[in-house]
Amino acid sequence: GACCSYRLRNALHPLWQSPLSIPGGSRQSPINIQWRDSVYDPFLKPLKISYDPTTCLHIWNNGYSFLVEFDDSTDRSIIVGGPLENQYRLKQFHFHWGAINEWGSEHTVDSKFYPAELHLVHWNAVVYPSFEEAVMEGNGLAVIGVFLKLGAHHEGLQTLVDALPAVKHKDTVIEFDVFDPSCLIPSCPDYWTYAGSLTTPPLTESVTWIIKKKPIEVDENQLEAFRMLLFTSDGEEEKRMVDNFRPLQPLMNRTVRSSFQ
Ligand SMILES: Cc1ccnc(S(N)(=O)=O)n1
Ligand SMILES: [Zn+2]
Repeated sequence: GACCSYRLRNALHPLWQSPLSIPGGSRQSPINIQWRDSVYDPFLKPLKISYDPTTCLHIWNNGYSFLVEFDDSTDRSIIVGGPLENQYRLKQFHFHWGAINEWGSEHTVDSKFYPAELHLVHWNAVVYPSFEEAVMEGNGLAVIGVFLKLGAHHEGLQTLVDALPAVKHKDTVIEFDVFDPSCLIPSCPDYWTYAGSLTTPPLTESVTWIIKKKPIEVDENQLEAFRMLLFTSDGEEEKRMVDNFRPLQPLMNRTVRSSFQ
């Protein structure tokens, strides 16, 4: 019944040391996107992406994933349009992946997992004075999700992969001063969008998710490079950084809209 599923969902998950879902949460992420249940919305605009590659700052291992962070003190790297009422500033991007190619993404499409998923995190600097405040507001964040599938070598990703050995351990950082993350976003304009949450703490229900329909292709060596990262700090017993994805959350009273028919 509902009560036991609630208890089940609220079990402590080792990786996140926090409830699997926010008690009373009604818009948690990730979710399964059932293609045939998504509703085409003709009023959805194309998503406009304009990133300035020189806003790139560094790559670091935060003990959950590796993040590439950007200078978000101006509007030089922004997205606008799509389901968004305002423009949103790029703050960072990171990935989630599995120990093997059978799983790793956070969202699923018709219950299919991809081996990895990219998240580009943006915040509403038009309405809120800081990222930290935007994180607490229903329209504070916009995250673009891009699925990674096993296939051809990805040239743009390789520049990132080449830097990963330098951030093998938790809390290590390397300067990374020019990178244009739009090379990681498929040119196909089609996306799904729904109201959700962050998938790692603080799990706040502040994210407009924009999930690209088309995956990007990466090769086995590139996925393996993600898996050689560690959750642990230098000197601790090594724990490989794999399976850093949150379990699926209930759709509750939400509709996933599509920008395509
Ligand atoms: C910035 C941030 C924090 C936590 N979780 C996420 S995520 N995985 O929902 O994109 N992003
Ligand atoms: Zn994420």
